[in-house]
Amino acid sequence: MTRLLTPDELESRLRELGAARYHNLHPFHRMLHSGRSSKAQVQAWALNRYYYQSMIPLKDASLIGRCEDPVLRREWRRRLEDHDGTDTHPGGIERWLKLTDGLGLARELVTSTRALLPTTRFAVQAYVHFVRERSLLEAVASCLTEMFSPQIISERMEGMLAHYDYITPETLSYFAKRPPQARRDAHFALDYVKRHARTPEQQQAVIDTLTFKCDVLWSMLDALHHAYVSPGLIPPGAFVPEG
Ligand SMILES: O=C(O)c1cc(C(=O)O)c2c(n1)C(=O)C(=O)c1cc(C(=O)O)[nH]c1-2
Repeated sequence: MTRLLTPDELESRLRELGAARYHNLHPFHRMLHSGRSSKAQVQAWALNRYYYQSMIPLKDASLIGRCEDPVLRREWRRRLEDHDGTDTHPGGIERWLKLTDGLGLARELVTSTRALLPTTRFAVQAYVHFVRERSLLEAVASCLTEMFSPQIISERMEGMLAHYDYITPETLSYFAKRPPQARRDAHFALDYVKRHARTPEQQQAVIDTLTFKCDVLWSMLDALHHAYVSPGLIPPGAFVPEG
């Protein structure tokens, strides 16, 4: 059996895992960020990622729904506002739609989710079910990919603004707001798992959770690559670019 790690050793293991498996390493992202994607590929990415964005509040609400600690509930509640917005502030989902609008995708096509790749739907639903069904520790740990997202978001904004003339700061407004929220959320979750994973089994569960979550994100990009880059096999019913 593996020994109990110190909290800092656990953090190092998580960071090593992210360095090896986070979706910044995926060839589809490398294309997207370096200006090598066609507009059709950018559209397919934004349309599919919309589903991830739209389901995040459901997984966050399910975590709140079974959490007995009011401090954790209050912390987590902010995430719902970040994505859903308030009466006076639009949330992240609304800002994601500025991206799909800017790419010329009809709102109904995006929000109906009828043109998703099947793998996008399966991967995102696997994430939602994981958070519903696993322990609270694993549910919290499943957002730890956010430790690595500020870096990829800044690479993405810089790359997309530099390389695609149809991308503007307005269409990328989702990403401008996200890094400070991600840093706050990741910091909270990392501190939580370092304090609450107190046995080797619990620490292994946290590590396995981060692996699972990296796999969710990776498989979404694999599906995009397979359908829209190579070999270019678009599943029946999925988004077909115009022209
Ligand atoms: O653009 C990205 O690469 C990226 C990655 C991730 C992530 O690592 O899960 C999230 C987001 N963005 C994001 O925008 C977001 O709202 C978000 C919420 C969560 C989560 O697991 O609760 N991850 C992510």
